[in-house]
Amino acid sequence: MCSVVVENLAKHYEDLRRGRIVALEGLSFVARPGEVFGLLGPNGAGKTTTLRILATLLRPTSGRAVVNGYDCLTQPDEVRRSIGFMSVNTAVYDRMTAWEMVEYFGLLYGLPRDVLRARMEELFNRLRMWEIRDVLGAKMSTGMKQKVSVARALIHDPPVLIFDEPTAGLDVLVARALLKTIAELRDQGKCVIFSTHIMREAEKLCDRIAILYRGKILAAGTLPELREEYREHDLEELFFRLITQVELENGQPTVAHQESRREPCDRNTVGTEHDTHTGSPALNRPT
Ligand SMILES: Nc1ncnc2c1ncn2[C@@H]1O[C@H](COP(=O)(O)OP(=O)(O)OP(=O)(O)O)[C@@H](O)[C@H]1O
Repeated sequence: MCSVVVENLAKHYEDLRRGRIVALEGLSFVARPGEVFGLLGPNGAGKTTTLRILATLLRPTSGRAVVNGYDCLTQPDEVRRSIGFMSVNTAVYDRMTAWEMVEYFGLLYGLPRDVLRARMEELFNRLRMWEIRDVLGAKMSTGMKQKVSVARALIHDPPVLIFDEPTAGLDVLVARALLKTIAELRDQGKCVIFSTHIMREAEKLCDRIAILYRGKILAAGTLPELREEYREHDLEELFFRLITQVELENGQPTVAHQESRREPCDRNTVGTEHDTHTGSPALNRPT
């Protein structure tokens, strides 16, 4: 049984300045219960677009996405009840405490009071949130906010969890704790879709990885399968080889070329921003 089925998904944006942007082109994959499915790609690859379509926040231009048996276009309410979505932009309200925020979302999902109370206590225990129970959003550190966002995504105990670069901006300790929580959720049978541009995260956490670049999946499989297929042990080398090949085919300056003009970069990231989690600079955004 598959928790998430993506078939031939395409998404075009009409951008006033840049014209038509093809963000996704013929994307297909499936993800099952009890696995972390990783979307690994640099900035602009189409990760957020994919996850926002799965979360019913965006309509695809064509193709189909099914979550927990529900079609994202025609059954959006059922899809929303089936997922927990968390990204670095998930809002934490300044004037609510941690407890109030999680409770608020539980009520929005229609949980009865007694069920909600039990669920909140379980989550506050699991995520070690009791010490921030009465802290206002405005007074929270990034790590505290992240915990609230995770609790908010889990409050209705959904079978599918979608994490869009959840460790962005977190220090290494908070990021590790979050990855551990995600692994535990997977072990409990949740289907987790996880996007990242950090190689080490993908290697450590993901049961299967899809390498996404310019809206297309260049390769997908378990890490051992990818290593075997491309005869390359190092995920970063494998990643660069795939991307360089696409750029050569498109007649564009290769990523490797751009890289050679930069400072040596950390071997664990591909992206634009300075990554606070690994402290590593990364590559230029593809244009
Ligand atoms: N609302 C929008 N209007 C126009 N173009 C967009 C819009 N949202 C995304 N894009 C473009 O679509 C492409 C894919 O973007 P997307 O945000 O999905 O990638 P990503 O892999 O999540 O990257 P990042 O790591 O930077 O978030 C990029 O070229 C981006 O500029």
